[in-house]
Amino acid sequence: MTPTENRIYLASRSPRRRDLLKQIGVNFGTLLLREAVPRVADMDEASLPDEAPPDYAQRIAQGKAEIGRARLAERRLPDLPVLAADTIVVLGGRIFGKPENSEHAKEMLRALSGETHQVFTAVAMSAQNGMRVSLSRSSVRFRNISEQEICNYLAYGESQDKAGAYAIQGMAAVFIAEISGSYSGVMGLPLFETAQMLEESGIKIFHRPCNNS
Ligand SMILES: Cc1cn([C@H]2C[C@H](O)[C@@H](COP(=O)(O)OP(=O)(O)OP(=O)(O)O)O2)c(=O)[nH]c1=O
Repeated sequence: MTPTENRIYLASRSPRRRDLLKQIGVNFGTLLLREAVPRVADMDEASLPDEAPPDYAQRIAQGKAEIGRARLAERRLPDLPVLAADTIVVLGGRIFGKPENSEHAKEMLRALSGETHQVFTAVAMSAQNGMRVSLSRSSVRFRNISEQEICNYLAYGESQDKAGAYAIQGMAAVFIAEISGSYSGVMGLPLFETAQMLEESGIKIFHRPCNNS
């Protein structure tokens, strides 16, 4: 099997990543990994000693892509490239992963209130010809958020399963005063970097014929 088939696998449970990949017309199948990659569970847990947050995100994304590719053989699936990603929110050197519960989500949102944080999304692709990894960096400025607003926001259930306990694509948009970087990257899959990676591997993004003769 070669990448010229223009098909890949996305190793992800995230519906956002599936939607984003669909947005750019990629032909893909979804691969659900049975076990989670070891990861930072909450904002008090550090990454590996001396590991910078962007390195951490890249390591985890590569781990997901690698595990995904190993699953292909086990499941007798075609050996197509496997794409995976990892998103982390970083404030003052602290990594905010997904909240464990609503109290944890509250703590994260309180910390993000009135501050500018970074969002790193690493995207990795494991294929026959090796591993590629790319990093998207964004800065996101939150306006001040009151305790009442945090409480109201949590009632929407949007915090669950989101790094930093918020979703830019949801109600949290009203808290975001400014973003620089990549909207799709903050949402979980940076489409510019992803498209570049796919094209470098010979996977075409634009496959509709056009008449510019
Ligand atoms: C900051 C932010 C994160 N997120 C999501 C994207 C990711 O799904 C999630 C971060 O968790 P991840 O651990 O990166 O991914 P995941 O466990 O959801 O999915 P996968 O199976 O691919 O490992 O947070 C948003 O949807 N919107 C946002 O604004």
